[in-house]
Amino acid sequence: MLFSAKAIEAQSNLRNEKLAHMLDFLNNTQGKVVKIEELIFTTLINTLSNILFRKDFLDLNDDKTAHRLKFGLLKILENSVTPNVSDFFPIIGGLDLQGLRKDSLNHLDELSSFSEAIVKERRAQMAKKVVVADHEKDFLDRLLENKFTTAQINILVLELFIAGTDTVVTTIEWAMAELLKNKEIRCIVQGELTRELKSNDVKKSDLSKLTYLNACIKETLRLHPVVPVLIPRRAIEACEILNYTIPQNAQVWVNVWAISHDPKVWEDPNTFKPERFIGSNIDFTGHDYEFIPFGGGRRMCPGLPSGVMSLQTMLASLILGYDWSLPNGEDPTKLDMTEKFGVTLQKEKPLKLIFNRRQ
Ligand code: HEM
Repeated sequence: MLFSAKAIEAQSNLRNEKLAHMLDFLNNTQGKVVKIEELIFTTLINTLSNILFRKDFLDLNDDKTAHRLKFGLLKILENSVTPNVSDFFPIIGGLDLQGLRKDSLNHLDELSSFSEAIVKERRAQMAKKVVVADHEKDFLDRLLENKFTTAQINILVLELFIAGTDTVVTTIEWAMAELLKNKEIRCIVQGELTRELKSNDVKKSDLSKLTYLNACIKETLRLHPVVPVLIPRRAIEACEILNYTIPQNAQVWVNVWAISHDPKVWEDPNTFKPERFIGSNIDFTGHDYEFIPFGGGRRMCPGLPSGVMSLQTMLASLILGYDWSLPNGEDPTKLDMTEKFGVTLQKEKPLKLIFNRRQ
């Protein structure tokens, strides 16, 4: 219901509406410094919160709340992968010696405060048998009809917010940083967008025509794979791979970052070269194992179509509509591209830009 082609189609008006809010906000902040991660994060959270609850959770003018929510989501994610002594000594499992559970529950409480009142109100409406037309029902209506508890709804929203925001935000930040650093490549994308799009309004039907933009997105996901190591797998039986024996029950970690920087597979692997994807059939759908930024197999990212559409529409609108510059006249060719490794591959120094509308 959230990820099917039909659902993505049905969500397109909502996406366009939230994108338009973001562009309006940028038009009113001309000349001011904008922190990209907060701009994109707020837009994505509001897109998701409208799909789920028909309501904006954040305000583009309130960067403090956006920052708090983003920080809370990241902390929960980090806590979930921090080695926990209780996993090695189950007998002390109840003690939460590192305080990881307590910290995560505090952040979850804060996140739940955004949705709790809506869930309560909607339950009350259902109890009063208020009729909502089928086509107006949102995801929450469906969850309540299927008897989901409030705790289950909170966890589901949390998972979607964690998986569906930071991944897209970080990829857009890396793509913009690369395009800022590589002016010629940015000019080629601008040329393609000007040629292929009839107006500044980016339509879903235009997206497949944007060959060079799509190559830039792939190259960003190759050079800066936002999930550098996939969700760990367990070998359900012993097997041999390339003369290595993987014992039964071994945990298997797939290092996407190393695969997509492998000089045996990628020529000049550390350079941003979208051309390598032009005329190539390599795609990120999980079948080309040298390029798996969305993972592969049964646990592959279910949000791929939605994530890719957000990357395409947001980047196209920002590239076509605005000239970008760094604060204090900094030289874009010297932009710091240091990567910060964690569960996601962040840009160590967040990207801040000044936007000026292109004529
Ligand atoms: C640039 C965008 C994105 C990238 C690069 C990305 C990447 C990934 C990766 C690598 C995984 C792990 C797959 C594996 O281990 O095989 C994953 C899992 C997941 N992603 Fe995404 N993702 C993106 C956007 C999204 C969006 C927009 C959503 C939802 C709205 C989403 C929802 C999920 C969920 C729910 C999982 C967990 C699936 C499971 O546990 O089985 N992702 N993603």
